[in-house]
Amino acid sequence: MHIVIIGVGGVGGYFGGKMADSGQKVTLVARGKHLNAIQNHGLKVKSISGNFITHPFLATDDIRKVDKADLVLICTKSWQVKEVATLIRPILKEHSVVIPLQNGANNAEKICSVLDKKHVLGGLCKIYSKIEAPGIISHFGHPPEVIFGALDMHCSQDVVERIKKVKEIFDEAGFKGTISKNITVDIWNKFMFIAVVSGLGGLTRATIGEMCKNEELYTMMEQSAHEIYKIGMARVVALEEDTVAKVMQFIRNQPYVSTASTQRDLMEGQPSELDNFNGFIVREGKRLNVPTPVHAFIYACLQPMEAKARKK
Ligand SMILES: NC(=O)C1=CN([C@@H]2O[C@H](COP(=O)(O)OP(=O)(O)OC[C@H]3O[C@@H](n4cnc5c(N)ncnc54)[C@H](OP(=O)(O)O)[C@@H]3O)[C@@H](O)[C@H]2O)C=CC1
Ligand SMILES: CC(C)(CO)C(=O)C(=O)O
Repeated sequence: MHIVIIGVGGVGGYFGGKMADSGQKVTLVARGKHLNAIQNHGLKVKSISGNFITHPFLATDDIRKVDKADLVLICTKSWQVKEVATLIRPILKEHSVVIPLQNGANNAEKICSVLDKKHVLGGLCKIYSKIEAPGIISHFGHPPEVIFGALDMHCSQDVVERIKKVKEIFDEAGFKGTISKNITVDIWNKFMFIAVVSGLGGLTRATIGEMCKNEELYTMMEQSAHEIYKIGMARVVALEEDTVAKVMQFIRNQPYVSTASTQRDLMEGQPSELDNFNGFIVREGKRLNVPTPVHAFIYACLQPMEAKARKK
């Protein structure tokens, strides 16, 4: 089994590192100083569930040096997914499986626009992690979990077997791998949470707890969740009727001081996933004729900052 991780950041570094550490043949596709550090000293993972250093089968920035893959995890940011999907085409075999782990509602769709959809599963992950320094990944919160599954609920037995095999690999690596009964719904549930807190958090500079405490901001979050719900329904995602209530409860239960990674990127003047979160909802609203005034306001307010971050 050859596993290829594209993007060795907080997400790819943790999950790829764990699989390499469990003895799997893992190739890490990274770049710059981070790649040099991994090549010279291995990948160091500092984790609340145990530190380790792992030496992958290969660490490279050159896809031409990568053996054909059985499993590819795409762990870049969501705006890089389409480009990466094109990049990995030469390393796919007949039965290779590709799983995107980004936040966002349409990552698998982007991959399917470039690759044969027979390869593509839906996926998401739960973890708090980041690159602490070149070659060093820090996992600082949440029991790590990858949730994944077939995009087509009536998939073939072959695909079911491949999904089971992937779960075995995740289990052996020592993190939770959950096979989803409806991965599109799971992706939209997480998307609703992350898109509600990220943009507004970036705009207000307030933590999730502070936004929940402020009545006006809480109402805005709730309205923005309803907008996402309506877009999801217009796209025929089988969201449950009480999705907004459940997501708002989940938001209220987050630690007071927490912020999402996209909010932190916005606040630090780094390129962020704004366009894939609020921007996506605004564009889908126009396409599907669903009003999205809250997302449109947040998106417009943050666009100048995002443009500056991307010019750097
Ligand atoms: N971190 C977290 O706690 C969580 C993050 N997520 C989601 O997961 C996704 C990834 O986040 P995260 O891991 O934090 O992001 P990071 O920025 O930490 O990692 C992404 C990495 O991918 C690299 N990369 C991008 N394109 C390529 C390429 N073509 N070849 C090689 N390397 C490449 C980037 O390198 P470079 O810097 O050079 O561009 C960067 O090191 C996001 O969608 C995020 O929202 C989901 C759950 C939790
Ligand atoms: C909130 C969190 C950490 C949950 O996994 C996340 O997805 C993010 O910050 O991007």
